[in-house]
Amino acid sequence: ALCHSSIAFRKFPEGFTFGVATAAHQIEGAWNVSGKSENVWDRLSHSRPEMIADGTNGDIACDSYNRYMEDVEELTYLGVDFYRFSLSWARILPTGRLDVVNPDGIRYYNDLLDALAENNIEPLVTLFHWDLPQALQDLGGWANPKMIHYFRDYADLCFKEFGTKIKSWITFNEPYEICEDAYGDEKKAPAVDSHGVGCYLCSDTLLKAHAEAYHLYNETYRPVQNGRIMISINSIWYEPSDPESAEQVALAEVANQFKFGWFAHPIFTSDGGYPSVMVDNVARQSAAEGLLKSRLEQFDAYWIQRIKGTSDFLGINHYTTHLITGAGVDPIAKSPSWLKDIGAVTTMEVGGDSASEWLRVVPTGFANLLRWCKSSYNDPPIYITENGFSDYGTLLDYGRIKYFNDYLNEILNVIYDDGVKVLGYTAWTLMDNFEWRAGFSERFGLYYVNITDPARPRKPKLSAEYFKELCATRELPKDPRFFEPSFFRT
Ligand SMILES: O=S(=O)(O)CCCN1CCN(CCO[C@@H]2O[C@H](CO)[C@@H](O)[C@H](O)[C@H]2O)CC1
Repeated sequence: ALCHSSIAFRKFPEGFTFGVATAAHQIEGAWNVSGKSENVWDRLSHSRPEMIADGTNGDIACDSYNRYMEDVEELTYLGVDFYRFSLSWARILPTGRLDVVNPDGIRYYNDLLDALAENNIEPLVTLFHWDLPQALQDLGGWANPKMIHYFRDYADLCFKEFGTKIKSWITFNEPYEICEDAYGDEKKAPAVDSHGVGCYLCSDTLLKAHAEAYHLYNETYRPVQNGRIMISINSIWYEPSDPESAEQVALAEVANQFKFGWFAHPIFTSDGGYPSVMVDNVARQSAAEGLLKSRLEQFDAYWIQRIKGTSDFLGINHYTTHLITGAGVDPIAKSPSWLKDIGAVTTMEVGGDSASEWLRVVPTGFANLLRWCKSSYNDPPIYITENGFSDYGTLLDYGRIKYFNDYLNEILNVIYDDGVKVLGYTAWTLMDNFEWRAGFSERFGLYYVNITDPARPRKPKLSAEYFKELCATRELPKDPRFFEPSFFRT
């Protein structure tokens, strides 16, 4: 018991698994090759190149469509238990609908899955990681309830085609980023920016689509394939800037319900449905805007029941913590908007730096988020399906190693001190890749990718060696070579 309690010797529990993650549009390239159709990120980066910080795009990215064997070699070198990647809907179903199946798409993913199996690496596959076929966006995308059927059909095809090789599925990566950033703002493709309205149309459709895919798997495929299916929800964790302020403590809870509870409450609570504070705030705000109907209505009894319990695990993506400074309308909030509906002012002035403005280094926020999830969602089994750090591409990435070390240490704390059931950890990301609107200007990889070389060579950073040792020993590496020599430290 003693060795468990002293942090220096804590091991990750037996059965705890380690992996790394990527996503199709960020690594594959081959954007218009062998039958793949255009997706919303192809369209945005080609039609509005100024929307991408460095003018890059996903046309080639890491060229993993052609170089996936190099990726598998790196995964084998790291010694990961699993590899999380996503399927490109537009590569498999070019029209988005279940009419034309692209055989090359099926072939590509079967080749990748076979290479992973040969190297004893478990696939953890995300069905949707933001790269919607443009043909479906032309029909309204996630604001169109017909997407419930289109997504279910897409999931059905994937379960049927790949379900003997894939035993762990994730339906959606980060519903908040899909609905608020892409339909309530223009931070993500398709940049519809229907602020305060489109975001909620999207969440209605997305949660229903998720539930239908879950029930399909649970009833039709799980009995035969015996796999697991879940959803990955992202949390920017909100904390009061003054923990003594009762108002800020209350507003932080509201913000966490709007950010994480928006999608977690309908699935992981016994009541189900959107968090009541969300429904109430948007109703009050809508009335103040003179609307006859609220912009966000609670699901009816059928859908509350249909969506509840539709995930075998709670998948959490977490990078950072922001602070609540008080009540009111955030100066950057559009009107109407999700942010204005919260009624709180936030700041990012907290913790350590990264290369991403939104990513502040606040390890203790991770522990607070995990304890909050334990108490808010009936002590669910949890996988961390993303966690990572951005810099500008240095090979001696001491900042990334320190981030991993401190955030992993918080996982050990909540496992041993609070009994949080964290079952696995996924580092974002295997290699530098297309970081959405930041392009390649912000880099998250364990491997460096030289995008000026057509061969897209990968080179291990120091953090790759750190992660390799973590996977081998299942405890936090102690070797001083991983930590910045003190004379560097400012
Ligand atoms: O306001 S801006 O538009 O100027 C910048 C906002 C950028 N967002 C912030 C939130 N982040 C959530 C985590 O996003 C995840 O983490 C990784 C790193 O971002 C991504 O590469 C993964 O694809 C994604 O799953 C996604 C990127």
